[in-house]
Amino acid sequence: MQTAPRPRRSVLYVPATNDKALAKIASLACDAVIFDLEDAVAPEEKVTARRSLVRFLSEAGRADKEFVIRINALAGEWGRDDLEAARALRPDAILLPKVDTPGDILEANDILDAAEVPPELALWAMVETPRAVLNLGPIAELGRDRGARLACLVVGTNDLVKETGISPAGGRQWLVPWLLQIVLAARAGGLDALDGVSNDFRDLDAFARECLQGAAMGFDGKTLIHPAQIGAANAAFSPSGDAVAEAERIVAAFATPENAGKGVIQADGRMIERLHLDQARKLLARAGRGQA
Ligand SMILES: CC(C)(COP(=O)(O)OP(=O)(O)OC[C@H]1O[C@@H](n2cnc3c(N)ncnc32)[C@H](O)[C@@H]1OP(=O)(O)O)[C@@H](O)C(=O)NCCC(=O)NCCSC(=O)C[C@H](O)C(=O)O
Ligand SMILES: [Mg+2]
Repeated sequence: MQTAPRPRRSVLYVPATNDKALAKIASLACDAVIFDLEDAVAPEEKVTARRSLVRFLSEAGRADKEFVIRINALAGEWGRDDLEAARALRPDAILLPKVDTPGDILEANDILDAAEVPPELALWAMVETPRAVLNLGPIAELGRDRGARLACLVVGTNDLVKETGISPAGGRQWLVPWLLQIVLAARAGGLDALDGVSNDFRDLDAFARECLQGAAMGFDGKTLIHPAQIGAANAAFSPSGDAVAEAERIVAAFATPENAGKGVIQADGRMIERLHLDQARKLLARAGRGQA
């Protein structure tokens, strides 16, 4: 039996410069934390932010969360030193910002390989530039199935809006085609996909709707900027009670002696194929029901 996939329903950005926010992490119910050295850190604070993060992560317990470090772009002034510091801290993943091409990911991949960093240290990639969206197919080819470290695509809606000039309002209708492309590419490459942030962290009703929209599009979870957003993300990206019950019915239906070995059966007037059995097992694994 396979182990259950690691949940990435709620993935919280924490600026590496914000000591109060760093201290709060241990008490939060998010699945993962992204320690940010990039957008949330002003240029004049980049070096002190890196030092603070090294200090914090050297002392902090890992608890039950996935730890990810977002470095600055390798092509810029701070990226190489960030990568060096980040790899020494042995996070679960390093998140690369402003990725344009597969080459941007391979560059980081090669540096880690050359330093003999174990392959368990994954790379995550921000999809937040027009070129990244256009290059999604080749980028998604860099997954672990193909010997590279890429494990997750993370949408950067703020930068996509900035770079394209589209409006983020109206239920994100202009973003939706690109969001779906990102999910599609992630699935093709066997990667996870995380939806972008919602800046309006006081409007939790709108946020809950956006989480449900992201879950309906097939994202594995949502990136967050504030602790108040964790609950809605965990709820939206967890399988519902109805979905779990339905999956259990499908598994039970295929397990009966009369259905053993059949490719297609019927239950309650609906056709069920073995592909639905696969889907049901995956959903139960995500729900922590031990099936995979
Ligand atoms: C947006 C914020 C600046 C608001 O912070 P603050 O004014 O402190 O909010 P509150 O007073 O409501 O905070 C209540 C308590 O919660 C703690 N807190 C706040 N935010 C976080 C956090 N992210 N992680 C952990 N803890 C947090 C406060 O310290 C308060 O604690 P206490 O007083 O002890 O109860 C702030 O939320 C913030 O900085 N958020 C993250 C911003 C960030 O990281 N931005 C970069 C990533 S978003 C992005 O750019 C994605 C992508 O690249 C794109 O292009 O879209
Ligand atoms: Mg960004």
